[in-house]
Amino acid sequence: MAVDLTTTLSWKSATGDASTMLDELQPNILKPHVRDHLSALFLRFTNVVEARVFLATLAKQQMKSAKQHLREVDAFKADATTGTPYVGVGLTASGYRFLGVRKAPADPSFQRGMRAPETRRTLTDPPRSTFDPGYRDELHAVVLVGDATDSAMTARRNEILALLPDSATVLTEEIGLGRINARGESIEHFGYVDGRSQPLFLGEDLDAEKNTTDGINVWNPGAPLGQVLVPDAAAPNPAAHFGSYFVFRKLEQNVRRFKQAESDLADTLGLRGTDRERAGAMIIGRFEDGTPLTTQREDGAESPVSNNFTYDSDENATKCPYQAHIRKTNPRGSGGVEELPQERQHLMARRGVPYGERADDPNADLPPSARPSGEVGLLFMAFNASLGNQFEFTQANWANNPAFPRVRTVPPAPPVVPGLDPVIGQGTRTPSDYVVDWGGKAKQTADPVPQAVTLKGGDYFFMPSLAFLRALA
Ligand code: HEM
Ligand SMILES: [Mn+2]
Repeated sequence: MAVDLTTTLSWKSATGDASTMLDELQPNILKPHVRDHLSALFLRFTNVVEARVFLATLAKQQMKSAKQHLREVDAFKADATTGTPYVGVGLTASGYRFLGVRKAPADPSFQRGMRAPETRRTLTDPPRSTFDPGYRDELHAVVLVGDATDSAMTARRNEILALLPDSATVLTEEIGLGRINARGESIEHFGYVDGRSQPLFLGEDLDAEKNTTDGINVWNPGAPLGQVLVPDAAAPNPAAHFGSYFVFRKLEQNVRRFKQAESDLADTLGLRGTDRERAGAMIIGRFEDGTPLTTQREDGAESPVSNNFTYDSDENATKCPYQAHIRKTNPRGSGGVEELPQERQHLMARRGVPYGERADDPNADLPPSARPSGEVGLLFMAFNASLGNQFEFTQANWANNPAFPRVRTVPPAPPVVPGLDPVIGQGTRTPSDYVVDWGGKAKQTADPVPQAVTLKGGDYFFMPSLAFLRALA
């Protein structure tokens, strides 16, 4: 039976093509793989035969399937048996051309690539000349190696480097390093819980969300397989062999500038005492501990933090501003432009991990001057079925678009222009409105939050099926 892409999949009872799909799919797509220690190796080949042998050997000797990953997660839950490292492989469009593969993935954004002038214009990206040196030349492939410990990750990384032929060059390597807060939840460098809200593709994960967290009756995170999987046209059997488009963006975070902006916004609004924490929450849409601002005036939500919310009871943004990062990037039905089913299709599977080390505790009460101003950030990674309708749409039509969400006003009331996403918006920033008291009426206009996230490199990849990789040599 054909893989049903229109709904979620219960992997334990999968049969036929769906079962084959899981045997031949790379891990970390349908469900996040632990990657608190990550190496991302960016490669350029010069010898077609050696490149093909290298990729096929990786698939045969170093890579596990999505199904094996899911089994390992169960074994870990049952008796703490540790799993094996994640090894993922992606190819750029120029990588496909170099390898001489016919029927390369057809997504037009993928074919153009992240470095094309048209893509740069769409995303308002900075020029490539400002990127880290390793990203200025054309890339062919990425190899991701991830695990829970540095030793396991590094050992596997070294095995893979030993397989690399001399005809291939590592143009650059990024090292991801997961961080956690006092409650053990993953955070990014500004100090906020990250990775909580995700589309869920597996029936088992949706059941767990329903039965063991705050539920799914208000916001249902379930998403159809077709939102992340695409048939691997170049594989032996595209009906059962699938892959996914992978976005990689190295986003440097100027933590000092961001923390200063939080403090300046609190001053502008006259926030005092613990209520000053609400300034940052109005930028992100959640407090540092993950508490959604639309549901609570202060932090302190349970762990795992809630995700079962929408903005339905916050139509006028008197709790969470329209421009808050999570409201811009997932309006949960309140975007005002599309119906919910269409609006939901823009969501992608985020798989990022922070990078860079620092001495200060991101959640400590310290002056901005004690914060790093560079060298730390987020290795933003996400899986998509359509780059144009997911990653690019989110960045361009939502985050960079000052008029999103579309807010209906009745004349003579002036039009509402929410402004750019204060975290990731690229483009000219204009002032935004913020409510002074949580749930109150009075709003105040504040200077734009300065841009504290800068793109330093990245590319679009396709992560093909294992069957495709094995067949390369
Ligand atoms: C350094 C850059 C970034 C930082 C610091 C950041 C931070 C965060 C935080 C703290 C959350 C809340 C945690 C959660 O709900 O899971 C979040 C959620 C999210 N972010 Fe980002 N993010 C960054 C880049 C991006 C980019 C580049 C995109 C897409 C273009 C993006 C899209 C999203 C989405 C879709 C959500 C989930 C919103 C929801 O479902 O409610 N983020 N981000
Ligand atoms: Mn704080």
